[in-house]
Amino acid sequence: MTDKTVRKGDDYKRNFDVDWYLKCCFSTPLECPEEGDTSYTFLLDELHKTYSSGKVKGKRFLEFGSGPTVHTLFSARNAVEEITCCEFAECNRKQIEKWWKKECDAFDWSVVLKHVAQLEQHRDHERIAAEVREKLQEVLPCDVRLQNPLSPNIREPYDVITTSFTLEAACESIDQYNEAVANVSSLIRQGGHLIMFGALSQSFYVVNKERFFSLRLETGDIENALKLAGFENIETKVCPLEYQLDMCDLKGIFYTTCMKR
Ligand SMILES: C[S@@+](CC[C@H](N)C(=O)[O-])C[C@H]1O[C@@H](n2cnc3c(N)ncnc32)[C@H](O)[C@@H]1O
Repeated sequence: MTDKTVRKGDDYKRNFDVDWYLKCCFSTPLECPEEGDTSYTFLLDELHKTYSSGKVKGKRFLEFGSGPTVHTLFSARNAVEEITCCEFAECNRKQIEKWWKKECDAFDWSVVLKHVAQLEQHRDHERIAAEVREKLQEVLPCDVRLQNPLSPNIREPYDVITTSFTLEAACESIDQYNEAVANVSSLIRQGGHLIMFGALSQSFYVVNKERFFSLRLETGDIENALKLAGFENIETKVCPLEYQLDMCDLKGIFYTTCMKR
């Protein structure tokens, strides 16, 4: 299937098949039998629990490294007033803008929206999308390797940030990972919250025959980076998972919430 080239860094701007990724991860399992939906239902359920606890809320919300996705915004909209997305690759930012502007070839998020509507005990999944579109303010470029990852833009600190499957894709060593977590931390106000989730113990994943690098992380690496970056009340849940070896080699998904001191 894949050749041996391992994609990373600027390859996200050229070799990341956005349509394949969205269809595979966020449509029904039938459309992409290699994937299935276990990881995303776990994450959507955890996000719903976190925001309905009332402990994580604020005015300004940032989704960091959104890729072409908006699923983390659905439950967040109940807890925040203004939503910003930022993403490294322009092709991914364009996908989000398409969805925001309701363009006809935008990805259809209804499978995920229906799951969130069910969690909220109503049937109006369209209303969730409309509320997110209303609160979305801007889609910015970002690079987590920079001290100000939103550079050249400068923004007031955020109250809540989520980031998923991004830092392990962007960093090639634990030192770089620690720096990246500190860079994201610099965007959060004191007392604000970070919700971070991603792949455990994964060294690669495949997007339409292209093999992408992933930094092997264990929960200890993640929690250590968060402590070094000034977070406390760190709570981690793990969903053990194993996919086919030729698609990726992850051993589970972590879901971590924490507060900036
Ligand atoms: C596996 S995708 C995750 C996308 C999305 N957050 C999700 O959960 O589906 C990895 C993301 O990392 C982003 N990325 C790669 N290098 C980056 C960097 N230096 N700074 C910020 N993001 C980066 C890619 O553009 C891509 O959107």
